[in-house]
Amino acid sequence: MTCRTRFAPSPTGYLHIGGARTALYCWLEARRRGGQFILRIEDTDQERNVKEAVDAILEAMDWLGMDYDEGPIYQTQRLDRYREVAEQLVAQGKAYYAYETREELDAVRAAAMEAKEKPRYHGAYRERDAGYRDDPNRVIRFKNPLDGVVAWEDKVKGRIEISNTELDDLVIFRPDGFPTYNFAVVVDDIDMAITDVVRGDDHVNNTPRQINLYRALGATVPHFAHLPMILNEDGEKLSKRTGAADVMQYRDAGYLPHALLNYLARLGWSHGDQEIFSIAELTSLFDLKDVNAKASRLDSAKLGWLNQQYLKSDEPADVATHLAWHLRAAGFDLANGPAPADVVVALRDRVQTLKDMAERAAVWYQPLTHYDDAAVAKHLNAGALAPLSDARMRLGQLASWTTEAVSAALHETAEALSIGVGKVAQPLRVAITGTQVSPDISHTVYLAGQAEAIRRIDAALAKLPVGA
Ligand SMILES: Nc1ncnc2c1ncn2[C@@H]1O[C@H](COP(=O)(O)OP(=O)(O)OP(=O)(O)O)[C@@H](O)[C@H]1O
Repeated sequence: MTCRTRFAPSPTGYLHIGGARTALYCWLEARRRGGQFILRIEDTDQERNVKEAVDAILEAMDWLGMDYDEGPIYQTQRLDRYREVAEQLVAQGKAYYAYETREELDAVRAAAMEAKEKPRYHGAYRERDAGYRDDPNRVIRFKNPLDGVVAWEDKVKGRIEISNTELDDLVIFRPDGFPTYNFAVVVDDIDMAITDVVRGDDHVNNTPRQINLYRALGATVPHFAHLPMILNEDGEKLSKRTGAADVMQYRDAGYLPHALLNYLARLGWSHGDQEIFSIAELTSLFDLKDVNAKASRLDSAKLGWLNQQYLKSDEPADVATHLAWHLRAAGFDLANGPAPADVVVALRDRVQTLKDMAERAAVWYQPLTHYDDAAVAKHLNAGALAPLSDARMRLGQLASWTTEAVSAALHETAEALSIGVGKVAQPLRVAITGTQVSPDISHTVYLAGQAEAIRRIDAALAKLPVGA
Protein backbone atom coordinates (compact mmCIF):
# COMPACT_ATOMS: atom_id res chain seq x y z
CA MET A 1 0.00 0.00 0.00
CA THR A 2 1.31 3.47 -0.84
CA CYS A 3 2.43 5.33 2.23
CA ARG A 4 0.33 8.40 2.94
CA THR A 5 1.14 10.74 5.82
CA ARG A 6 -0.38 14.03 6.82
CA PHE A 7 0.56 17.08 8.80
CA ALA A 8 -2.50 18.48 10.50
CA PRO A 9 -1.88 21.75 12.34
CA SER A 10 -4.61 23.71 14.02
CA PRO A 11 -4.45 27.29 12.76
CA THR A 12 -4.10 28.97 16.11
CA GLY A 13 -1.08 31.07 15.12
CA TYR A 14 2.30 30.69 13.49
CA LEU A 15 4.11 27.40 12.85
CA HIS A 16 6.68 26.90 15.58
CA ILE A 17 9.66 24.67 15.13
CA GLY A 18 8.18 21.86 17.25
CA GLY A 19 5.33 21.59 14.76
CA ALA A 20 7.76 22.05 11.88
CA ARG A 21 9.79 19.03 12.96
CA THR A 22 6.62 16.95 13.13
CA ALA A 23 5.77 18.11 9.60
CA LEU A 24 9.29 17.29 8.49
CA TYR A 25 9.15 13.73 9.79
CA CYS A 26 5.79 13.16 8.08
CA TRP A 27 7.18 14.59 4.86
CA LEU A 28 10.42 12.58 4.98
CA GLU A 29 8.66 9.32 5.73
CA ALA A 30 6.32 9.82 2.77
CA ARG A 31 9.17 10.83 0.48
CA ARG A 32 11.42 7.90 1.40
CA ARG A 33 8.63 5.45 0.76
CA GLY A 34 7.59 7.10 -2.51
CA GLY A 35 4.27 7.99 -0.96
CA GLN A 36 2.19 11.12 -0.52
CA PHE A 37 2.21 13.88 2.04
CA ILE A 38 -1.00 15.72 2.77
CA LEU A 39 -1.55 19.04 4.52
CA ARG A 40 -4.75 19.32 6.48
CA ILE A 41 -5.86 22.37 8.39
CA GLU A 42 -7.80 21.49 11.52
CA ASP A 43 -9.84 24.64 11.70
CA THR A 44 -13.05 23.56 13.38
CA ASP A 45 -12.31 25.75 16.37
CA GLN A 46 -14.08 28.81 15.02
CA GLU A 47 -13.17 31.28 17.72
CA ARG A 48 -9.62 31.99 16.67
CA ASN A 49 -8.32 33.99 13.77
CA VAL A 50 -7.94 31.26 11.21
CA LYS A 51 -7.09 33.06 7.98
CA GLU A 52 -3.91 34.76 9.18
CA ALA A 53 -2.73 31.64 10.94
CA VAL A 54 -3.28 29.50 7.85
CA ASP A 55 -1.30 31.98 5.77
CA ALA A 56 1.50 31.88 8.33
CA ILE A 57 1.60 28.07 8.27
CA LEU A 58 1.59 27.94 4.47
CA GLU A 59 4.35 30.54 4.29
CA ALA A 60 6.51 28.53 6.68
CA MET A 61 5.92 25.26 4.82
CA ASP A 62 6.81 26.99 1.59
CA TRP A 63 9.97 28.60 2.95
CA LEU A 64 11.12 25.24 4.32
CA GLY A 65 10.41 23.62 0.96
CA MET A 66 8.10 20.97 2.39
CA ASP A 67 5.83 20.44 -0.59
CA TYR A 68 2.58 18.60 -0.15
CA ASP A 69 0.87 16.37 -2.67
CA GLU A 70 -2.65 17.16 -1.51
CA GLY A 71 -4.14 20.04 0.36
CA PRO A 72 -4.43 22.23 2.16
CA ILE A 73 -7.65 20.47 3.05
CA TYR A 74 -9.80 22.43 5.48
CA GLN A 75 -11.91 20.61 8.00
CA THR A 76 -14.52 23.35 7.93
CA GLN A 77 -15.21 22.38 4.32
CA ARG A 78 -16.03 18.83 5.35
CA LEU A 79 -18.66 19.42 8.00
CA ASP A 80 -21.39 17.67 6.00
CA ARG A 81 -19.19 14.62 5.70
CA TYR A 82 -18.61 14.42 9.48
CA ARG A 83 -22.33 14.76 10.09
CA GLU A 84 -23.07 12.03 7.58
CA VAL A 85 -20.63 9.61 9.24
CA ALA A 86 -21.88 10.44 12.74
CA GLU A 87 -25.47 9.82 11.69
CA GLN A 88 -24.42 6.58 10.06
CA LEU A 89 -22.94 5.45 13.40
CA VAL A 90 -26.19 6.38 15.15
CA ALA A 91 -28.22 4.43 12.56
CA GLN A 92 -25.96 1.42 13.15
CA GLY A 93 -26.44 1.64 16.91
CA LYS A 94 -22.76 2.51 17.40
CA ALA A 95 -23.43 6.05 18.58
CA TYR A 96 -26.36 7.78 20.21
CA TYR A 97 -27.95 11.13 20.94
CA ALA A 98 -27.61 12.46 24.47
CA TYR A 99 -29.19 15.57 25.97
CA GLU A 100 -27.68 16.28 29.36
CA THR A 101 -27.49 19.92 30.29
CA ARG A 102 -24.15 21.50 31.23
CA GLU A 103 -25.30 21.50 34.90
CA GLU A 104 -26.12 17.80 34.81
CA LEU A 105 -22.72 16.99 33.35
CA ASP A 106 -20.99 19.20 35.89
CA ALA A 107 -22.81 17.35 38.66
CA VAL A 108 -21.66 13.97 37.27
CA ARG A 109 -18.09 15.27 37.16
CA ALA A 110 -18.28 16.71 40.67
CA ALA A 111 -19.61 13.41 42.05
CA ALA A 112 -16.75 11.50 40.42
CA MET A 113 -14.19 13.94 41.79
CA GLU A 114 -15.64 13.57 45.24
CA ALA A 115 -15.44 9.79 45.00
CA LYS A 116 -11.81 10.29 43.85
CA GLU A 117 -12.62 8.67 40.52
CA LYS A 118 -11.63 9.78 37.05
CA PRO A 119 -14.40 12.09 35.77
CA ARG A 120 -16.20 10.26 32.99
CA TYR A 121 -19.59 10.24 31.35
CA HIS A 122 -21.93 7.86 33.17
CA GLY A 123 -23.62 6.57 29.99
CA ALA A 124 -27.16 7.59 30.96
CA TYR A 125 -28.32 7.86 27.34
CA ARG A 126 -26.28 4.93 26.05
CA GLU A 127 -29.07 2.41 25.99
CA ARG A 128 -31.98 4.85 26.01
CA ASP A 129 -32.33 5.18 22.24
CA ALA A 130 -33.55 8.76 22.72
CA GLY A 131 -33.41 9.56 19.02
CA TYR A 132 -33.06 13.02 17.48
CA ARG A 133 -34.85 16.01 18.93
CA ASP A 134 -34.39 19.73 18.52
CA ASP A 135 -32.61 20.55 21.74
CA PRO A 136 -29.69 22.94 22.37
CA ASN A 137 -27.97 20.30 24.52
CA ARG A 138 -28.03 17.65 21.80
CA VAL A 139 -24.73 15.83 21.26
CA ILE A 140 -23.83 12.56 19.61
CA ARG A 141 -21.79 10.17 21.73
CA PHE A 142 -19.80 7.20 20.55
CA LYS A 143 -20.50 3.84 22.21
CA ASN A 144 -17.01 3.02 23.37
CA PRO A 145 -16.52 -0.71 24.02
CA LEU A 146 -17.10 -1.41 27.72
CA ASP A 147 -14.34 -3.95 28.17
CA GLY A 148 -11.19 -5.28 26.57
CA VAL A 149 -8.06 -3.32 25.75
CA VAL A 150 -6.96 -1.10 22.92
CA ALA A 151 -3.37 -1.73 21.93
CA TRP A 152 -1.08 -0.61 19.16
CA GLU A 153 2.54 -0.99 18.20
CA ASP A 154 3.74 2.58 18.11
CA LYS A 155 6.57 3.08 15.61
CA VAL A 156 8.42 5.30 18.05
CA LYS A 157 7.20 4.31 21.50
CA GLY A 158 6.68 0.60 21.08
CA ARG A 159 3.59 -1.20 22.31
CA ILE A 160 0.98 0.90 24.11
CA GLU A 161 -2.08 -0.61 25.71
CA ILE A 162 -5.08 1.05 27.35
CA SER A 163 -8.05 -0.62 28.95
CA ASN A 164 -11.46 0.37 27.59
CA THR A 165 -12.63 0.86 31.15
CA GLU A 166 -10.40 3.96 31.14
CA LEU A 167 -12.39 5.49 28.29
CA ASP A 168 -15.92 6.83 28.33
CA ASP A 169 -18.44 7.53 25.58
CA LEU A 170 -16.80 10.28 23.63
CA VAL A 171 -18.85 13.18 22.29
CA ILE A 172 -18.36 13.08 18.53
CA PHE A 173 -20.74 15.90 17.64
CA ARG A 174 -21.14 19.02 19.73
CA PRO A 175 -24.30 21.04 20.33
CA ASP A 176 -22.95 23.77 18.01
CA GLY A 177 -23.07 21.37 15.07
CA PHE A 178 -19.32 20.84 14.87
CA PRO A 179 -17.58 17.49 15.14
CA THR A 180 -15.13 17.00 17.99
CA TYR A 181 -11.45 16.78 17.37
CA ASN A 182 -11.04 13.01 17.71
CA PHE A 183 -13.96 12.25 15.46
CA ALA A 184 -13.07 14.65 12.64
CA VAL A 185 -9.50 13.36 12.66
CA VAL A 186 -10.60 9.76 12.24
CA VAL A 187 -13.10 10.52 9.48
CA ASP A 188 -10.40 12.52 7.67
CA ASP A 189 -7.66 9.97 8.13
CA ILE A 190 -9.96 7.26 6.76
CA ASP A 191 -11.22 9.35 3.82
CA MET A 192 -7.70 10.50 3.00
CA ALA A 193 -6.39 6.91 3.18
CA ILE A 194 -3.69 7.85 5.66
CA THR A 195 -1.47 4.83 6.30
CA ASP A 196 0.83 6.39 8.89
CA VAL A 197 -0.37 8.85 11.48
CA VAL A 198 2.77 10.72 12.56
CA ARG A 199 2.16 13.35 15.22
CA GLY A 200 3.40 14.71 18.50
CA ASP A 201 3.09 12.55 21.59
CA ASP A 202 0.74 15.14 23.08
CA HIS A 203 -1.81 13.08 21.09
CA VAL A 204 -1.06 9.66 22.61
CA ASN A 205 -4.13 9.87 24.83
CA ASN A 206 -6.35 10.42 21.82
CA THR A 207 -5.17 7.34 20.00
CA PRO A 208 -7.10 4.60 21.84
CA ARG A 209 -10.34 6.51 21.35
CA GLN A 210 -9.52 6.96 17.71
CA ILE A 211 -8.69 3.28 17.24
CA ASN A 212 -12.10 2.36 18.64
CA LEU A 213 -13.70 4.73 16.13
CA TYR A 214 -11.75 3.16 13.25
CA ARG A 215 -13.02 -0.24 14.27
CA ALA A 216 -16.62 0.96 14.60
CA LEU A 217 -16.35 2.45 11.12
CA GLY A 218 -14.98 -0.82 9.75
CA ALA A 219 -11.78 0.86 8.62
CA THR A 220 -8.19 -0.38 8.69
CA VAL A 221 -6.34 1.10 11.64
CA PRO A 222 -3.26 2.99 10.37
CA HIS A 223 0.22 2.78 11.87
CA PHE A 224 0.89 5.35 14.55
CA ALA A 225 4.13 7.13 15.34
CA HIS A 226 4.05 9.51 18.29
CA LEU A 227 7.02 11.82 18.26
CA PRO A 228 8.49 13.08 21.48
CA MET A 229 8.12 16.77 22.11
CA ILE A 230 10.80 19.29 21.44
CA LEU A 231 11.62 21.19 24.60
CA ASN A 232 13.08 24.66 24.84
CA GLU A 233 16.44 25.34 26.46
CA ASP A 234 14.65 25.49 29.86
CA GLY A 235 13.16 22.03 29.35
CA GLU A 236 9.57 23.19 28.66
CA LYS A 237 7.49 21.87 25.75
CA LEU A 238 7.74 24.24 22.84
CA SER A 239 4.40 25.84 22.41
CA LYS A 240 3.00 29.18 21.36
CA ARG A 241 1.98 29.60 24.96
CA THR A 242 5.61 29.42 26.09
CA GLY A 243 6.70 31.74 23.28
CA ALA A 244 8.19 29.09 20.99
CA ALA A 245 10.03 30.48 18.04
CA ASP A 246 8.15 30.85 14.82
CA VAL A 247 9.82 29.12 11.86
CA MET A 248 9.88 32.46 10.06
CA GLN A 249 11.94 33.98 12.88
CA TYR A 250 14.69 31.58 11.84
CA ARG A 251 14.56 32.99 8.33
CA ASP A 252 14.71 36.51 9.76
CA ALA A 253 17.63 35.56 11.99
CA GLY A 254 19.56 34.43 8.92
CA TYR A 255 19.32 30.65 8.75
CA LEU A 256 19.13 28.75 5.50
CA PRO A 257 15.95 26.69 5.20
CA HIS A 258 17.83 23.46 4.53
CA ALA A 259 20.18 24.12 7.46
CA LEU A 260 17.11 24.38 9.68
CA LEU A 261 15.65 21.21 8.16
CA ASN A 262 18.92 19.36 8.72
CA TYR A 263 18.98 20.60 12.30
CA LEU A 264 15.35 19.60 12.93
CA ALA A 265 15.89 16.22 11.32
CA ARG A 266 18.81 15.50 13.67
CA LEU A 267 16.89 16.76 16.68
CA GLY A 268 15.43 13.40 17.59
CA TRP A 269 16.69 11.21 14.76
CA SER A 270 20.11 9.88 13.93
CA HIS A 271 21.92 7.89 11.31
CA GLY A 272 25.24 6.74 12.74
CA ASP A 273 27.16 9.81 13.84
CA GLN A 274 26.57 11.78 10.66
CA GLU A 275 25.56 15.40 11.28
CA ILE A 276 25.25 16.93 7.83
CA PHE A 277 22.59 15.59 5.51
CA SER A 278 21.47 16.98 2.20
CA ILE A 279 17.71 16.97 1.65
CA ALA A 280 18.22 14.15 -0.86
CA GLU A 281 20.04 12.09 1.78
CA LEU A 282 17.34 12.78 4.33
CA THR A 283 14.60 11.69 1.98
CA SER A 284 16.41 8.42 1.36
CA LEU A 285 17.71 7.70 4.87
CA PHE A 286 15.05 8.97 7.26
CA ASP A 287 13.06 6.20 8.91
CA LEU A 288 10.55 6.60 11.71
CA LYS A 289 11.95 3.53 13.39
CA ASP A 290 15.20 5.44 14.05
CA VAL A 291 13.45 8.29 15.86
CA ASN A 292 14.61 8.71 19.42
CA ALA A 293 11.83 8.05 21.93
CA LYS A 294 13.15 10.70 24.32
CA ALA A 295 12.29 14.39 24.11
CA SER A 296 14.94 16.62 22.56
CA ARG A 297 16.07 20.06 23.58
CA LEU A 298 16.87 22.96 21.34
CA ASP A 299 20.54 23.63 20.87
CA SER A 300 21.06 26.96 19.14
CA ALA A 301 24.85 26.58 19.03
CA LYS A 302 24.44 23.47 16.90
CA LEU A 303 22.07 25.24 14.53
CA GLY A 304 24.58 28.09 14.12
CA TRP A 305 27.36 25.62 13.38
CA LEU A 306 25.25 23.73 10.84
CA ASN A 307 24.19 26.94 9.14
CA GLN A 308 27.80 27.95 8.75
CA GLN A 309 28.68 24.57 7.23
CA TYR A 310 26.04 25.19 4.57
CA LEU A 311 27.13 28.79 4.01
CA LYS A 312 30.61 27.45 3.32
CA SER A 313 29.75 24.45 1.20
CA ASP A 314 26.72 25.54 -0.83
CA GLU A 315 27.13 27.13 -4.24
CA PRO A 316 27.60 30.89 -3.63
CA ALA A 317 24.90 31.61 -6.21
CA ASP A 318 22.40 29.55 -4.20
CA VAL A 319 23.30 31.19 -0.90
CA ALA A 320 23.11 34.53 -2.70
CA THR A 321 19.39 34.20 -3.36
CA HIS A 322 18.84 33.99 0.41
CA LEU A 323 21.38 36.70 1.15
CA ALA A 324 19.64 39.02 -1.33
CA TRP A 325 16.48 38.74 0.77
CA HIS A 326 18.41 39.88 3.86
CA LEU A 327 20.18 42.67 2.02
CA ARG A 328 16.84 44.03 0.82
CA ALA A 329 15.34 43.56 4.29
CA ALA A 330 18.23 45.66 5.63
CA GLY A 331 17.22 48.38 3.18
CA PHE A 332 20.12 48.08 0.70
CA ASP A 333 19.71 48.73 -2.98
CA LEU A 334 21.24 45.74 -4.72
CA ALA A 335 21.87 47.79 -7.85
CA ASN A 336 24.24 49.94 -5.79
CA GLY A 337 26.69 47.35 -4.61
CA PRO A 338 28.42 44.07 -5.37
CA ALA A 339 26.75 40.90 -6.60
CA PRO A 340 25.46 39.04 -3.52
CA ALA A 341 27.31 35.87 -4.60
CA ASP A 342 30.61 37.77 -4.33
CA VAL A 343 29.67 38.89 -0.82
CA VAL A 344 29.01 35.26 0.07
CA VAL A 345 32.48 34.22 -1.10
CA ALA A 346 34.11 37.05 0.86
CA LEU A 347 32.27 36.56 4.13
CA ARG A 348 31.13 32.98 4.50
CA ASP A 349 34.08 31.86 6.61
CA ARG A 350 33.49 34.65 9.09
CA VAL A 351 29.79 34.48 9.96
CA GLN A 352 27.21 31.95 11.07
CA THR A 353 24.11 33.65 9.72
CA LEU A 354 22.96 35.48 6.62
CA LYS A 355 21.75 38.33 8.79
CA ASP A 356 25.24 38.84 10.13
CA MET A 357 26.57 38.58 6.58
CA ALA A 358 24.12 41.23 5.36
CA GLU A 359 25.04 43.54 8.25
CA ARG A 360 28.73 43.20 7.52
CA ALA A 361 28.07 43.82 3.82
CA ALA A 362 26.58 47.27 4.59
CA VAL A 363 29.95 48.85 3.91
CA TRP A 364 29.71 47.94 0.21
CA TYR A 365 26.10 48.99 -0.31
CA GLN A 366 26.14 52.33 1.46
CA PRO A 367 28.31 55.40 1.03
CA LEU A 368 31.22 55.41 3.48
CA THR A 369 30.51 58.23 5.89
CA HIS A 370 31.87 56.99 9.17
CA TYR A 371 35.53 56.33 9.97
CA ASP A 372 36.68 54.71 13.15
CA ASP A 373 38.91 57.27 14.92
CA ALA A 374 41.37 54.71 16.23
CA ALA A 375 41.71 53.13 12.77
CA VAL A 376 42.35 56.49 11.16
CA ALA A 377 44.89 57.50 13.81
CA LYS A 378 46.73 54.23 13.52
CA HIS A 379 46.76 53.65 9.76
CA LEU A 380 46.02 56.86 7.88
CA ASN A 381 49.32 58.48 8.73
CA ALA A 382 52.30 59.76 6.79
CA GLY A 383 53.43 56.19 6.03
CA ALA A 384 50.15 55.53 4.19
CA LEU A 385 50.75 58.06 1.44
CA ALA A 386 53.00 55.95 -0.75
CA PRO A 387 51.07 52.65 -0.56
CA LEU A 388 47.69 54.32 -1.01
CA SER A 389 48.87 56.40 -3.96
CA ASP A 390 50.60 53.50 -5.66
CA ALA A 391 47.68 51.16 -5.10
CA ARG A 392 45.28 53.82 -6.40
CA MET A 393 47.28 54.13 -9.58
CA ARG A 394 47.47 50.36 -10.20
CA LEU A 395 43.87 49.67 -9.27
CA GLY A 396 42.72 52.50 -11.54
CA GLN A 397 44.55 50.91 -14.46
CA LEU A 398 43.06 47.45 -14.11
CA ALA A 399 41.21 46.46 -17.26
CA SER A 400 39.46 43.57 -15.60
CA TRP A 401 38.08 43.94 -12.07
CA THR A 402 38.41 40.60 -10.29
CA THR A 403 39.68 39.65 -6.84
CA GLU A 404 42.69 38.04 -8.50
CA ALA A 405 43.53 41.18 -10.45
CA VAL A 406 43.08 43.31 -7.32
CA SER A 407 45.31 40.97 -5.37
CA ALA A 408 48.02 41.07 -8.05
CA ALA A 409 47.91 44.90 -8.13
CA LEU A 410 48.34 45.12 -4.37
CA HIS A 411 51.26 42.71 -4.46
CA GLU A 412 52.86 44.84 -7.16
CA THR A 413 52.49 47.89 -4.92
CA ALA A 414 54.16 46.08 -2.05
CA GLU A 415 56.96 44.96 -4.32
CA ALA A 416 57.46 48.36 -5.90
CA LEU A 417 57.72 50.00 -2.47
CA SER A 418 59.68 47.12 -0.91
CA ILE A 419 57.19 46.76 1.91
CA GLY A 420 55.08 43.84 3.13
CA VAL A 421 51.56 43.42 1.70
CA GLY A 422 50.25 44.07 5.20
CA LYS A 423 51.58 47.61 5.02
CA VAL A 424 49.51 48.13 1.89
CA ALA A 425 46.47 46.34 3.26
CA GLN A 426 46.19 48.24 6.55
CA PRO A 427 45.63 51.77 5.25
CA LEU A 428 43.63 50.42 2.32
CA ARG A 429 41.27 48.56 4.63
CA VAL A 430 40.60 51.76 6.56
CA ALA A 431 40.15 53.62 3.26
CA ILE A 432 37.57 51.16 1.97
CA THR A 433 35.68 50.29 5.16
CA GLY A 434 36.50 53.01 7.68
CA THR A 435 37.60 50.28 10.10
CA GLN A 436 40.49 47.93 10.76
CA VAL A 437 38.35 44.82 10.43
CA SER A 438 37.24 43.33 7.16
CA PRO A 439 37.70 40.16 5.18
CA ASP A 440 40.72 39.52 3.04
CA ILE A 441 41.89 42.83 1.51
CA SER A 442 41.53 41.75 -2.13
CA HIS A 443 37.86 40.86 -1.53
CA THR A 444 37.32 44.02 0.46
CA VAL A 445 38.60 46.21 -2.34
CA TYR A 446 37.02 44.16 -5.10
CA LEU A 447 33.53 44.32 -3.51
CA ALA A 448 33.65 48.11 -3.43
CA GLY A 449 33.82 48.16 -7.25
CA GLN A 450 36.57 49.90 -9.20
CA ALA A 451 35.18 53.44 -9.29
CA GLU A 452 34.06 53.42 -5.67
CA ALA A 453 37.37 51.94 -4.49
CA ILE A 454 39.22 54.79 -6.18
CA ARG A 455 36.81 57.35 -4.65
CA ARG A 456 37.36 55.90 -1.19
CA ILE A 457 41.14 55.89 -1.59
CA ASP A 458 40.98 59.54 -2.62
CA ALA A 459 38.89 60.32 0.44
CA ALA A 460 41.45 58.53 2.62
CA LEU A 461 44.34 60.38 0.98
CA ALA A 462 42.55 63.60 1.82
CA LYS A 463 42.52 62.57 5.46
CA LEU A 464 46.28 62.09 5.69
CA PRO A 465 48.06 64.63 7.89
CA VAL A 466 49.02 67.80 6.02
CA GLY A 467 52.58 67.55 4.72
CA ALA A 468 52.44 63.76 4.51
N1 LIG B 1 6.84 21.11 21.05
C1 LIG B 1 6.49 20.26 20.10
N2 LIG B 1 7.36 19.32 19.69
C2 LIG B 1 7.04 18.46 18.71
N3 LIG B 1 5.85 18.43 18.09
C3 LIG B 1 4.92 19.32 18.46
C4 LIG B 1 5.19 20.29 19.48
N4 LIG B 1 4.09 21.05 19.64
C5 LIG B 1 3.16 20.59 18.76
N5 LIG B 1 3.66 19.54 18.06
C6 LIG B 1 2.98 18.75 17.03
O1 LIG B 1 2.80 19.54 15.88
C7 LIG B 1 1.59 19.17 15.21
C8 LIG B 1 0.74 20.40 15.00
O2 LIG B 1 0.10 20.68 16.22
P1 LIG B 1 -0.70 21.94 16.58
O3 LIG B 1 -1.02 22.75 15.40
O4 LIG B 1 -1.77 21.54 17.49
O5 LIG B 1 0.45 22.64 17.42
P2 LIG B 1 0.37 24.03 18.04
O6 LIG B 1 -1.05 24.40 18.16
O7 LIG B 1 1.22 24.93 17.22
O8 LIG B 1 1.01 23.76 19.43
P3 LIG B 1 0.87 24.74 20.65
O9 LIG B 1 -0.54 25.28 20.65
O10 LIG B 1 1.19 23.86 21.81
O11 LIG B 1 1.86 25.83 20.43
C9 LIG B 1 0.95 18.10 16.06
O12 LIG B 1 1.28 16.84 15.54
C10 LIG B 1 1.60 18.30 17.42
O13 LIG B 1 1.64 17.10 18.14
